[in-house]
This record gives sequence, structure tokens and C-alpha cells, in this order.
Amino acid sequence: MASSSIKAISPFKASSSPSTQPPSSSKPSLLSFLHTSSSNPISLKLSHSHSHAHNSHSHSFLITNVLKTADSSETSVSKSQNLKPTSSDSTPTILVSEKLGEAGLQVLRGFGNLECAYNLSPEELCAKISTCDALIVRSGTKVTRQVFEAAKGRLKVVGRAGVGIDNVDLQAATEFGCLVVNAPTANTVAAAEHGIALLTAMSRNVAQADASIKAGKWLRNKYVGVSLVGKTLAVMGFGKVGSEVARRAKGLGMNVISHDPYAPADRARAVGVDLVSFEQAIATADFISLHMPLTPATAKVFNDETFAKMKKGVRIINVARGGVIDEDALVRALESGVVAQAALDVFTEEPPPKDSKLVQHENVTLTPHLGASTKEAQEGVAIEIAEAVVGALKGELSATAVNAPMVPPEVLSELSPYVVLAEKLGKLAVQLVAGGNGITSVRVVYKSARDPDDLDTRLLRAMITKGIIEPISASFINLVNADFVAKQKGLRISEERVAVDSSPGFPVDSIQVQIYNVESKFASSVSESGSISIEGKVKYGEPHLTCLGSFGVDVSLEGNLILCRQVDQPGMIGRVGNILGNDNVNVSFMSVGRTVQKKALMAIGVDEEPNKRTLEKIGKVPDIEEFVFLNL
Ligand SMILES: NC(=O)c1ccc[n+]([C@@H]2O[C@H](COP(=O)([O-])OP(=O)(O)OC[C@H]3O[C@@H](n4cnc5c(N)ncnc54)[C@H](O)[C@@H]3O)[C@@H](O)[C@H]2O)c1
Ligand SMILES: O=C(O)[C@H](O)COP(=O)(O)O
Repeated sequence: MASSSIKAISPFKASSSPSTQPPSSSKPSLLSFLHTSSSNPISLKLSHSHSHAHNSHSHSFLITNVLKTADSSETSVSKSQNLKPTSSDSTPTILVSEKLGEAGLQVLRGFGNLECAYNLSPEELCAKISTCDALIVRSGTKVTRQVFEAAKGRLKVVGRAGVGIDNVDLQAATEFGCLVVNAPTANTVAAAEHGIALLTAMSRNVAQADASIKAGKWLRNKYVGVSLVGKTLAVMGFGKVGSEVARRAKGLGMNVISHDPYAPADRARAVGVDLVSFEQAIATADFISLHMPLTPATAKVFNDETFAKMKKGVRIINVARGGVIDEDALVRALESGVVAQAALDVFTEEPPPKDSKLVQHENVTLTPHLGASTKEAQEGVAIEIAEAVVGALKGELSATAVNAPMVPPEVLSELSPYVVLAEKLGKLAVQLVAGGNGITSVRVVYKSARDPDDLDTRLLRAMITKGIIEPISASFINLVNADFVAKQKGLRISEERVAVDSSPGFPVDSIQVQIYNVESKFASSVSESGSISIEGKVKYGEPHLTCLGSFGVDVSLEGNLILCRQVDQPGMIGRVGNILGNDNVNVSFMSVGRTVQKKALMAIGVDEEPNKRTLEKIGKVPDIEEFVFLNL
């Protein structure tokens, strides 16, 4: 826990007039939130362990921890830079389990040990995964809880080279603190084009007619199609793909409506599309094209009941996910003629069973999940996911994180010193707890001049949680799993913002952490409300403790801390200082706060942990009423 690079801060500096200026911003490091305690400010140690597997694998990366860069200028890590780890020991291993475009593979080779192993059985994947820091998959690899368990804490990032993450157990990833990133944009056009290809091919029986000619037939009367112009297309899910399909269908002269409970109506209107209810969409449409994700809410939404509400002779296109359709119900709807035709790129089970009635149905056109399979899309997706995975391994914040707060880099950069402060305050507060009923209730108060909408506190809350939980449990906490672990431990963290009249140029003026319903081992840390209460600020880019209970203090939160409450009289600092000096304990800073009741609180920063005997001597100094040693 001890910091390897404690910076001595002179008492003079620590107690001089406050400057809440954060350090000059540089690119922040997500892995510092994901995989480290921020105690080592220079060489970022990537260690990853969790309660189930404490045999953590760790890497020392030449990533400079930008959380502490007030005076360093060489810390920015650009996305295009390949910061290769220094030794082969620390080179991350990236497993690619499905075919990925060459351009992406090149990015990965330039960064780590790349292993491409396709068609692994679930057992083979589990056997391999404990030697991998990152795994890149497409839709064909099931990244199950067993995979995360088998990773034994080493797997840090799962990259989904595509959009749909329904093949990744996100809950398990989150519990294991593994970041999941996807590549959400590069295959949008490909999927939309495939949707249109299926729409047009189906309406003109292209696949069936092609097969019949190859079978030696010439069936001009059988394969009379239907026209698209003037027909109504319902786009179910007006996201990236759905809106591109809508745009293209408008170009074909179709009347396009859409159902999407979460899409803004003005975005649809801009494309000339009306957003309508689910019932209205399915009841009015001649063609229904599916573009929603597979979630518990969308699973089998197309079923006997909903097919029954459709216009007789409706045609259905699915390039989203097979699971949104009850496939047996679709077969029944095809047989009854409610659905005239279906064109499917995706299936509940992939590949679908050969003897499936759906696959064999004459009015069904099939492709083997080819929506994203254009050369252009595959190159794009490969680069997008490779950069996201490399970026995450380097410690950058990923813009496509699926199970962690996506905080824009500029916000992260601004918050970096406050993130360090938040973790330190959590760590400090929890060490003041003597006992009670377990920590269940924590309140965090952010004093800020900013508008509440202009202050994203998710990172700060996650780091306070990390600071509180890590010292008291075997759990590995990071940005990904902080909320989950807190909930699991019954810890409720409420947040409050207090407007203050300071400079809105800084996101936060101070952060206060209060722990309720516990006893404190240092009574002076208890505020009038009965909670352990500490408050801190960022000064000169460094985290400072500025208030403890009702005492104002001003000490840098570095290294180790001795807090003493004493009678406010001359000579106290000297007496304690002498004990430390005689026992070879170097004092790095000191600050004294006093109350009107002739009480003083002395906070002493020490480079190393004093031994038990030294601490006992401090405890015996007359007029020292209580003291506590805290490791930060
Ligand atoms: N076949 C392929 O190869 C292929 C390629 C790309 C994407 N996809 C799939 O296409 C789908 C859409 O991808 P995208 O990139 O457009 O995703 P997206 O997140 O941009 O869009 C999904 C949209 O669905 C909406 N939605 C959510 N629940 C809904 C519901 N109950 N009813 C209606 N709409 C709902 C969302 O609000 C969102 O606007 C996903 O399932 C994805 O996996 C398939
Ligand atoms: O969700 C997606 O991105 C598509 O379904 C593509 O999947 P694929 O990468 O397996 O082609």
C-alpha cells in the first residue's frame, strides 16, 4: 500500500494560501481507474485481481500516470503512438478468436503479443484465457461467465469487433472488473446496405429464382414480385443502422415509419420518418425491417400475438438479431400467409439447424450473418476495435466502453486530480472507522461553482467507492465494477452538490466524504451530525485534506499520516517531532488546526510507517488526547 514515490512537501507549502489550480491537463489514463491504486504516481502498475482470484498477474507499463502531472510534460499518450511495454514480461497478450481485418491485426501486433486462434471450443477458450490480457471477438464467440472465471483476473478488456454485445456476458464482465468495448460505427452502412439488399432481393424473389435456374428451371410466372415504391416500411429501431435503412428506403420511394421508444422524434423527422407506436408500426406496414438490439425487452417481441396484429401478407427483414423473433411463430405466420415472405441474416442459433422449418421454407431468403461482411466494414471494424483495445490497455479512456462510464477525454483530463483526491478521501475515511454495523451509508458532498449539469461525478464516486472498499475487502475495485461491488456489499453512496461562489473554471471546489452509523477510532473526525466527516481539495494539483470533523487542517494527502488531537498549548509539535526524529522517521509535512475550545489537531505526514514503539511513545505524550496512524 505504501507509495513508492512520496513527494516531500514542505510544511510551508502545505499551509500556504490555497490555490485550487489543477495541474496542466494531459491525456488521462483509464487504466489508472481500472487497474491500479493511484499510489504510484509515475510508473503505472497494472495489476488486476479480484476476490475470486487473488493471484493477480501484473504488468509494469511505461505509461505515465497522468493523474499526477502537475509538473510533467511528457505524459501525454497519443492514440497513434505505440507505447510498447519495456520488457517482454510486461507485453500484453491479445487473443483474437475470430477473423479480423489485417489493418486491425497490424495495430495489435504493433502493441502486444498477438495470438489469432479461430474456432476455439468453449473449453479451449477457457483454457487459453488466463494467459491473455485482452480478447477480441465477433458475434461467433460466446464470452460467458465461465470465460471470465477462467481468466483468473488477468483479462482486462474484451473487444467486440462489431456492434451487438449480446454474446458477451456483460454482468459477469462488470463483476470481474473487465472492460468491454465495441466498434459501434464501422459496420453501420454495411448492415444497412445488406438490409436493403435483402428487402429488394426478397421482393423480387432473386434468391429463389436464381436457385431455380441453377436447378434447370425457367419459372417466369412463379417468381412475380412486389414493388417497393409507395409501400410502407416500418423500421423497428431507429438507431445507426435503422436510420440508414430508412434513408435508403426513402430513396426507393417507400413511405417509411419507425418505432423506437428511445429515439428523438426530430432526428426521425429530419429524415422524413414518423415515429409511431409499436402497434401502429406493425399494423400499417407492408414491410417490417428489424434494427433493435437483442435485450430482455426485445427478445421474441415478434411472436404469435404480434404476428396476428400485422397486415396480411407483410414481409419481414431481419439483420438485427435472430432472438428478437420467435422463430417457431414465424414459421406458423408464414404457413398461415400472415407473413408472405421473410429475409433473415441472423438466427437464434447460429448456424441454424439444417432441418429447421424456417431455413427450409420456400418464402424465406437467408444469408449467414453477412450484414457486417463487406471488405470496407471489416477493415473499419478491425481498426476501430484494435485501437479501442490498445487504447484501453494503454490506460486511455475508451469512447466505446460498454460497461463503464464513458467520460469524454476533456472531462476526464479536467477531473484527473480530483479523481486522485476522491480515492484518497475514501481510503482515509474508511481507516477512521472503528466499528459499528459495517459501513452501509456514505454521503458525498461536492462543493462546486459549476452548474450541476456541468459536473460529471461518476468517476469521482467510483474512486471514492474504490477508496472505501479496497482497504476493507479482498475485492478488486475499478471503474467498471465499483457500483456493483458497493451494492453487493450493501453500501449506499448518496451524492449531493452544494453551490459555492468559487471559480467555475475548476470543476470541484471541495469533496466531503461522510460515513454514517459507525464508530470512529479518532473521535475528532466525527462531525456534529455524528458522521465521520473529512473534506479535501486539490491544491497545486495535489490532493489535500482540508477538514476533519470540525477541525480545519491543510495537509497534502501523500504517504502516511499521523493525526493527533491535543490541548492547544506550546511545545506539542516539538515533543512529537522529537519522538519521530529520534526514531528516524522523516516528517514530510505538518499542519495544525485549532478550535475555540483550546483543542488542536496536528496532522503530520511521515515518509515511512513508524514502528509500534514509536507510536506508543506518541500516545504517551501528556496532553495528546487521541491519535491515529493512517496509511494513504
Ligand atoms: N447483421 C449484422 O451483421 C449486423 C451488423 C450491424 C448491426 N447489427 C445489429 O443491428 C442492430 C442495430 O444496430 P445499430 O448499430 O443500429 O444499434 P443502435 O444502438 O445504433 O440502434 C439500436 C436502436 O434500437 C432502439 N431500440 C431499443 N429497444 C427498442 C425496442 N424495444 N423497440 C424499438 N427500438 C428499440 C434503440 O433506441 C436504438 O435507437 C443491433 O442488434 C446490432 O447487433 C447486425
Ligand atoms: O453486431 C454486429 O456488429 C454484427 O452482427 C456483425 O457481427 P459479426 O462481426 O459477427 O459479423
